[in-house]
Amino acid sequence: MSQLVFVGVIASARSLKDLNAFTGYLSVESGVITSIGTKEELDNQKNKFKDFKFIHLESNQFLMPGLIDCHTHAPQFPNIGLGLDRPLLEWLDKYTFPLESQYSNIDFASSVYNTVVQRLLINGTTTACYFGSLHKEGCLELVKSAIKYKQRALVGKVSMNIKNNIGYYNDTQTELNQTEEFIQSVLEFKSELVHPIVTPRFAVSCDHELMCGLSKIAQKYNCRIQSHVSENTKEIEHVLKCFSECTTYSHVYDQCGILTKKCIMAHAVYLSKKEMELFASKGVSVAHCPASNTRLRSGLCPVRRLIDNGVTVGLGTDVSGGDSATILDAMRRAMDVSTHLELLGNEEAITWKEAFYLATLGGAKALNLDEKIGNFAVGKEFDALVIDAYSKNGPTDDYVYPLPADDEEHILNILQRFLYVGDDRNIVQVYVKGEIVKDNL
Ligand SMILES: O=c1[nH]c(=O)c2nc[nH]c2[nH]1
Ligand SMILES: [Zn+2]
Repeated sequence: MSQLVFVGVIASARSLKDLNAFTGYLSVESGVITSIGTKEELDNQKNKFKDFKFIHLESNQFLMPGLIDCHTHAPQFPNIGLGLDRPLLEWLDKYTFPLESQYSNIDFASSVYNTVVQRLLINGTTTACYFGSLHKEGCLELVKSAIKYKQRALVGKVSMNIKNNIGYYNDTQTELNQTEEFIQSVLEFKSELVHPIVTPRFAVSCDHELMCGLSKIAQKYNCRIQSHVSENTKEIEHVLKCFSECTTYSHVYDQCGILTKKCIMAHAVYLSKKEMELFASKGVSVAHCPASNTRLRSGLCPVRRLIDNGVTVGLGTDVSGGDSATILDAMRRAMDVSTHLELLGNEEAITWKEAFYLATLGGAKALNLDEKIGNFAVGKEFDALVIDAYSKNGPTDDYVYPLPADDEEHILNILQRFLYVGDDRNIVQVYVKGEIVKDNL
């Protein structure tokens, strides 16, 4: 595999409050970051890199870690933009379950999933945590697509055993067997990038026995587990009626052993302080999905409060409750929702630098992948984007670029331009583990 040295502006989060952006260099060998430093440090050891390919970034370009989507539904992409005038439970019955039930057709699954994975990579999503459908074989097509196009991915076969109008569910034992078979089949691929994740849809679709069984399977295979929690008030009411022994939604999952440090819960809009503390103490992460929370009129997730209570948070696009497949949009929507909460006097808005963190290192932590990815550090795998803040035909190419004051201000300018108004046209190269998966440079 090639040996690369990038020279130019490099931006990566050290923590929520610490965005490290500087002009310097970063070297990659066999997909792993081997050194990072200033231009002077590079000049002093030029000989060391004589066999490397140099990529000199232009003044409006910068290198950043790949974007991480902690929650999206791959089979729902054909429905993107449809039915968003309905609340969650109605939308699921009328739009989502009928579409997902079609993924028993392997050819359909394969063609949609190939498109989904490529679309996400073009938009800079180097890692995605996917919900599939109920179908084991269909979900294996998603695994194959991620492997084929070299995306880092967690793929879940959705589990449901509660009856619905269209018969989109299985009996408990079938679900448990198929989940285990799915995990074994994914492990047989021996992919370094793609792993299975146990996926009880949510407590409206799964009973206690199924959730306990799935949690045991996750433990047996040391797998991550994902679901939805407290997205919508009607959903919460329904869950608490079905599980009358529980005082909170989180308790429903906790009594099945689902809440562990390998658990990612989408939404968490209405968690009480006690539930947030429970999540923090158990190491449960939240995939914050502002687009679908707004589109389905579910609520305003208090992301600052989650963070302040010690919960690890990443971002999710949640297609097709969410209407956009890009994490750039999720960053903006997260800032918007948080700003609205600030305007209502509820919490301090997150900043664009914090949104950058949530989309990269925060996401990596949420998925328990931060030892490998999320930011630039020696020894981490190189999942990265080359951004051109003023790319030709991009959203800002017709604006007169103000003369940069100094290097520091210039760096902040190009980062902000991309975060606030950039799109896929600004993402000129995408790397996953050092391999190029998009190249418009
Ligand atoms: O936004 C959502 N999308 C879904 O597919 C889903 N299933 C349960 N809860 C859900 N929420
Ligand atoms: Zn979802």
